Amino acid sequence: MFVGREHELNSLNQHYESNNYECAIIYGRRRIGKTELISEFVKDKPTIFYTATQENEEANLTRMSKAVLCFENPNSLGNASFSSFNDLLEEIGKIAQEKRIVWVIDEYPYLAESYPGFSSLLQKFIDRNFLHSKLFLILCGSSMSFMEKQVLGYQSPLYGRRTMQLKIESFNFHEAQKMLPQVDKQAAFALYAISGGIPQYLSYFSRAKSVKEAIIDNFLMKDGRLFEEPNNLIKQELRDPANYNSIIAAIAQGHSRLNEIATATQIKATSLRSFLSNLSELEIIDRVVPVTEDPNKSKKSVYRIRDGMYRFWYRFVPSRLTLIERGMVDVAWQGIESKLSNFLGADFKKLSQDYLWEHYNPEKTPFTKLGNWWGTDSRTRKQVELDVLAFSTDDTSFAIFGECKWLNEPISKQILEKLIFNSNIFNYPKKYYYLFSKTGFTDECHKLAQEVGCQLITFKEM
Ligand SMILES: Nc1ncnc2c1ncn2[C@@H]1O[C@H](COP(=O)(O)OP(=O)(O)OP(=O)(O)O)[C@@H](O)[C@H]1O
Repeated sequence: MFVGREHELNSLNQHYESNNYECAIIYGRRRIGKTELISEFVKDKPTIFYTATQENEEANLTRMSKAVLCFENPNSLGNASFSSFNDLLEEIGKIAQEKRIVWVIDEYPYLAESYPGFSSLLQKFIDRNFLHSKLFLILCGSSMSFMEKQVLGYQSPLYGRRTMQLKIESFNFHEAQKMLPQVDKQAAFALYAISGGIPQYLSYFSRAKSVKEAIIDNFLMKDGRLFEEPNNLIKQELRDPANYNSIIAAIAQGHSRLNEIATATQIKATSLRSFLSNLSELEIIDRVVPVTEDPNKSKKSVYRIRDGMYRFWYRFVPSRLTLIERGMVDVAWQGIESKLSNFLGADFKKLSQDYLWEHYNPEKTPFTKLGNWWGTDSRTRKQVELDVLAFSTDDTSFAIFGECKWLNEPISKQILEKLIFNSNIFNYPKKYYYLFSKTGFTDECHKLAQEVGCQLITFKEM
């Protein structure tokens, strides 16, 4: 069953209807669903679909020729091939003069690697020939830095030749839930968090009857499909996997500041910055600052693991490797179960923030910034953290304060009192309060919430 991607499909279809030259650049993390989206888009359209491989130029030319020749004559079986990419592009041009066709090159970075002149050749054909044809070209790739710099970037021969670009993002919770109809909402949330919303990982979980079964089968068995996944992805995307591995492991263990990561990994701060920047580009980690600060100037930045699958893996798998090697999966599972609630706290915070964006009311609460905040309360000199702080950047009249708890007991009124106390660090004349809870709220909390106008939201409503 194909899930979501309505916006992307609408956008692709609108461009398709132009009947003119179009070039869509589609990119995003591995396993995010790029090919699936393209297949859904082209399923009722005349298409030449080519997936490049990490082979040499010759092999890519032969296989791409086959794709073109099969499109022209589906019964052609022979070994015929174009003698050059130039001839092949001429042929595509001829076909596209006559009729609307989609030409997909999936894994484009592999082709550009095997034949570095391809982008320039393609640019020449676009300018001279394809621009006046009915060609709908799709270039797709998962190497984010390659697609962003070498295809979309200013220095690329293809710069300015695209008519649309789509960066494919992970699923939100509601989309993920559609892939997990066999489990209840709480279990679906846990699996969503662990998958990072990545469709392929969700598909691995889609037959599991419980969170335990999904985790054991995929992460805690030597032949589990996610047991080696982070290592494989890092090896594919980055040179020097050992250093990257140590950095992610250090962040997973709670070392979040630059100097803490440097100490934990013994990597010099100067090299560390470049490693961290590469991991941020791949969206494996995030550099975050309190929502009130300018990210370019703030000295309070911390690093967090952004990708849910990596966060889960580095938190729970390395410390259990011996047990996994010995096949002691039940023992390996023990300890994860009791820590899972705590692990899901960060994801519940994100879900609560998404809830506020989804229920954004421009008349009542026109906030433009929303995020976490941390800092020192000058009244008590204590460190304070706010799960949610939202405000408008061009208006100082109000702010929204929120606290999120993924706990098995109802939230007590003390949590709301603390939130109100902490909100007084800030001088907004009007303050709105939100509490988000996995299981609900005590009667006393309900009473106080009514008095101060605090919205109480339980997970089942989200
Ligand atoms: N929209 C979707 N609805 C349902 N399942 C999906 C969707 N997108 C992806 N999937 C699942 O995720 C798997 C991986 O998707 P896909 O191959 O399209 O990813 P990709 O981004 O092209 O990956 P890679 O870069 O690793 O080649 C699919 O085989 C399918 O099981």
